[in-house]
Amino acid sequence: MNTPEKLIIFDTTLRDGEQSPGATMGQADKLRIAKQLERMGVDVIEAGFAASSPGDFAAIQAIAQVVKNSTVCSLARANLRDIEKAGLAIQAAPRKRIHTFIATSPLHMEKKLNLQPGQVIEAAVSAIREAKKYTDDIEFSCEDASRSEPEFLYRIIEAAIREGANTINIPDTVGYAVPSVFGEFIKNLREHVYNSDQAIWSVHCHNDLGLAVANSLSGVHFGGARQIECSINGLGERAGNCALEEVVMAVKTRKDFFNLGCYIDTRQLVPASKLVSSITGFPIQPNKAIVGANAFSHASGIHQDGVLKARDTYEIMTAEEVGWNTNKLVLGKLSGRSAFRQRVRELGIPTKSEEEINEAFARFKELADKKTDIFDEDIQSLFDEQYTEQQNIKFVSLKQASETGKRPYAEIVYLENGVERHGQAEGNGPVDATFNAIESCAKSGAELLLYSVNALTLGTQAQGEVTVRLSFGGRMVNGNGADPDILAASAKAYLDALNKLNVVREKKNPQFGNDAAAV
Ligand SMILES: CC(=O)SCCNC(=O)CCNC(=O)[C@H](O)C(C)(C)COP(=O)(O)OP(=O)(O)OC[C@H]1O[C@@H](n2cnc3c(N)ncnc32)[C@H](O)[C@@H]1OP(=O)(O)O
Ligand SMILES: CC(C)C(=O)C(=O)O
Ligand SMILES: [Mg+2]
Repeated sequence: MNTPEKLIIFDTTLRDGEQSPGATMGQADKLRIAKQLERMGVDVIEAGFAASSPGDFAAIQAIAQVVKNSTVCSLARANLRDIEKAGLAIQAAPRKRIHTFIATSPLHMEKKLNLQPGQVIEAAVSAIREAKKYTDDIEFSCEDASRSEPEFLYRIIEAAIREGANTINIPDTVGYAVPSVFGEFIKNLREHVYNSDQAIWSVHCHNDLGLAVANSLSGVHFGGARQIECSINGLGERAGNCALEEVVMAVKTRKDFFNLGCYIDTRQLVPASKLVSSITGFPIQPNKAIVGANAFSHASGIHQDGVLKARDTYEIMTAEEVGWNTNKLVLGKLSGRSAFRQRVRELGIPTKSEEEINEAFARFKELADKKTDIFDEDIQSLFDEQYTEQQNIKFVSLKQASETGKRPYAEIVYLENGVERHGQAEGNGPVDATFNAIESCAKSGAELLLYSVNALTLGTQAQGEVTVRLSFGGRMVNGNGADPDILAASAKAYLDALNKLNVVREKKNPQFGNDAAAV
């Protein structure tokens, strides 16, 4: 294999990413992201569009003052005012680039710019000439290149390189390209532009058809581009840009195929993704490649068994190398014995025999059929000695009153070792009132750690299942209760947890007071 050629990673989270509706970022946010991009080893950071607003100008300036190892770049239209703003904004950066662009497709030139092709070439050339007053690192983009006439592209790119552009970017501005054609398109341009070897070729693909990463990789592999423009989490105008984490990991994981040098510290990918997500408020879909919560999670038994035997059976890269702590085996209705046994071991649950595991596994499958989230405490409770024992606290009835403007009120009746107990209380909400009513006579001293509701069936008459997690004296238990009435389900879950904690029986102990509340 030849020595790999370098692939330049040009990040545009702060420019095209910000064009994503709702993703506006302030100066401090941009600075934090820029520092993370630098830490990650991104080659070029497109920090913004200096002429777009005084705030963006200031943000680019601030980034140019602190970023030392990455090139700091500003976008500019092909006009003198934009170029001047860009040049001034990036001035302080040790490595600086101006990225100027103009549309080259017949549609954009005629309908949007209202310019003749010759005028578009003139605008590009004079913008590049002006940009050279600020830096030698000049990128020129032919906006909407994938819908432009190749013959016109040859002319404008040749003129741009002659004038001093040293990066030529071919954007698929509207995400119209398909991978095999796009790769050929770039190759064809490089073959026809007589001075093509005086510039680095770049691709900038949008994700309107979900093909941004594929098109970028095709542009690199088949077309010979050596710069990819991309953004964290694929943020960008409309459906977004090529996702940085995906192209970087594709090139790294399939080095055998791409044979390119890409010097990103991939352990910084997940932290960068989380940072951008928290700043923009755009959640990351769980099944998002590389940085989604499920990207290294295995839920099905056959896969879990494979991963436990050898991780590479179902993992082509490791969770650790992209910045996760580890991979995950998620227990649920599709899990098998291997994963269950492994979790039992991890939880340090002392088990006597394979038979015991098998019995608990059967109970686990029943539970998983009803419950989406299986907590570690659920697994623990499958092994509780009292699991199969007769419950000594049993729900009898609940009366509950809620009215706008009044505090909710609840009355509970339950059996404790066959003795009827009655409790009543108000609460901040109906569930709070229900739990207070139970505690008014149980006086368990337990702390409520979690309350969650699941619908077991569909529709408004759904059976609701409630999970309540209580802790007392260093022990933590989950109680479950199901009922079409969500408040009754809540009461049952609470009483189930009290059963497991065994604290009510200890109530006779003076520390819990007397049974005054019980009738
Ligand atoms: C494909 C891309 O992602 S391109 C980048 C897109 N990003 C942005 O537009 C974000 C920042 N933009 C802005 O803040 C504003 O649009 C500004 C400040 C740049 C311009 O604002 P305005 O002067 O009010 O113009 P407006 O946005 O309405 O229209 C754009 C103008 O730029 C012209 N223009 C568009 N692209 C270019 C270009 N590459 N070179 C020169 N002129 C251009 C248009 O023809 C139009 O000119 P006209 O008003 O004479 O018809
Ligand atoms: C400015 C250019 C590179 C752009 O964002 C696009 O064409 O999508
Ligand atoms: Mg774009």
